[in-house]
Amino acid sequence: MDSGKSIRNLAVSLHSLLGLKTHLTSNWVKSISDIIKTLPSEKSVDMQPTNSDTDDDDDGDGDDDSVSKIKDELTFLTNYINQLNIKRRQILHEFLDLKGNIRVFCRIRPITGGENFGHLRPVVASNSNEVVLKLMDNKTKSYNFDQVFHPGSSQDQVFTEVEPIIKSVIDGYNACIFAYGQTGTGKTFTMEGSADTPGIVPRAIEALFKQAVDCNHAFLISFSMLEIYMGNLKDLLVPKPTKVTDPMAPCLSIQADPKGEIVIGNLVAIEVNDFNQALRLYRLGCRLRTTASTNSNLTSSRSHCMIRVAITCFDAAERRRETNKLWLVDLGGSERVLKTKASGKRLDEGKAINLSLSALGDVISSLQRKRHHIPYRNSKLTQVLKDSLGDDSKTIMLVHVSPKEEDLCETICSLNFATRAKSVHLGNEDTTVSRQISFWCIVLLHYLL
Ligand SMILES: Nc1ncnc2c1ncn2[C@@H]1O[C@H](COP(=O)(O)OP(=O)(O)OP(=O)(O)O)[C@@H](O)[C@H]1O
Repeated sequence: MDSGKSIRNLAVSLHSLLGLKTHLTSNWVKSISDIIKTLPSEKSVDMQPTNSDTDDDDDGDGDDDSVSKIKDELTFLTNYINQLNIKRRQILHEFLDLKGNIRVFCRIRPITGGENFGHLRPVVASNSNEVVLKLMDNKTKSYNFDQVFHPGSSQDQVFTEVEPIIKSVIDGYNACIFAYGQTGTGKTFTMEGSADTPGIVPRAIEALFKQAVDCNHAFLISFSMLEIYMGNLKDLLVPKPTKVTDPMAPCLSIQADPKGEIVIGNLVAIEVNDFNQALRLYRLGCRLRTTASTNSNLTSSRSHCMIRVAITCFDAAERRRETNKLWLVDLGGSERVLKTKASGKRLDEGKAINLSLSALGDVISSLQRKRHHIPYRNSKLTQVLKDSLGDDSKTIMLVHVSPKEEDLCETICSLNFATRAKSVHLGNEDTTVSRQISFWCIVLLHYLL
């Protein structure tokens, strides 16, 4: 057989496959590179005798072996590419679904130990998109969301629905995932989780690192964590001073850079090389969060906790930005001050949380109505999230509700808030960028299907 020609052709095939490398793993590329390294150079191939008269039988067998090895590898790679294409198609579908929209999920907290079942008229999730509230006189009220997680839903199920947004982050979009809801309804459980059942934050960071490796570009990832407590920003990676002589942490400030990207002055951003480094920082930050016991929750978060993962990539022209960010936000719980009977500091904290949540509602409502003026400036929360809530960003809101009848008023408020958010259309269809995206989506679909 003409082994020289075969080897040359294989090398060409391998090189052309490398042209598709954008979505291939680094292992894939490494194995390709290793194969190519083992190929004889074109010159040496040309010089090899091609007829069977050669008296060096060992060399011939060696070539045959390496050709069949490469063929096997090619078959494997072709199958692998096919699998990737299926995945890519799925992602594309989700991308189109996500494009220009805020997605709203609802999670219903399960009844936890010690709660009275007796006179419950529970909130019911009738299917995966609808929440039905049972009201007086056999009346019901239903709400539709992109996804509804009933009380038995696992952290895994929640994350599976959230995960596609991580791909958008790798593609260069700013993204924001936030947990909203009445105090004690499970926001921290969803975002942080526990050691056995990790929540969205650890899972999202892990997925981000994995996808960054898989997409075969060099990324620089940095981690920051802050809380907004009583209207002030506090860096959660800077320990509180314990002695009077300890230096005070510098104040954090919110500015916009010339491109309109939000910059938080003095916020510590630590470069992390792997998931475990990021997780250690996250745990450190969680310990510094302001929590307190309230009538509704033994460890109530008294602030908005915000995790920012910034991703920079210098060598990927197809990304939308060089640096973009993923915000993971555990909002403070909305509460009816009369009901919680909070007083003193707890009352002030509750009021500050309610004020900023209402500012968030106003921003969302203005986005929904496509107003020219969006009142981002009315709270620190909306100022910080300004470039991750508007056009050209991806948002997931997880609204949390209680299953208890006594919380029905708060549940209705939360579901109304979430319903308003659901109809926000964040994309501006007329922008050139949007048109280009649509064009490339069509081209890609054509290519993939
Ligand atoms: N899906 C769930 N499965 C099991 N336990 C849950 C779930 N959701 C919430 N819980 C439990 O309910 C309690 C209150 O939850 P959590 O502290 O997460 O509420 P929260 O909304 O963050 O409250 P706050 O706004 O006051 O901080 C916790 O003990 C938590 O473990």
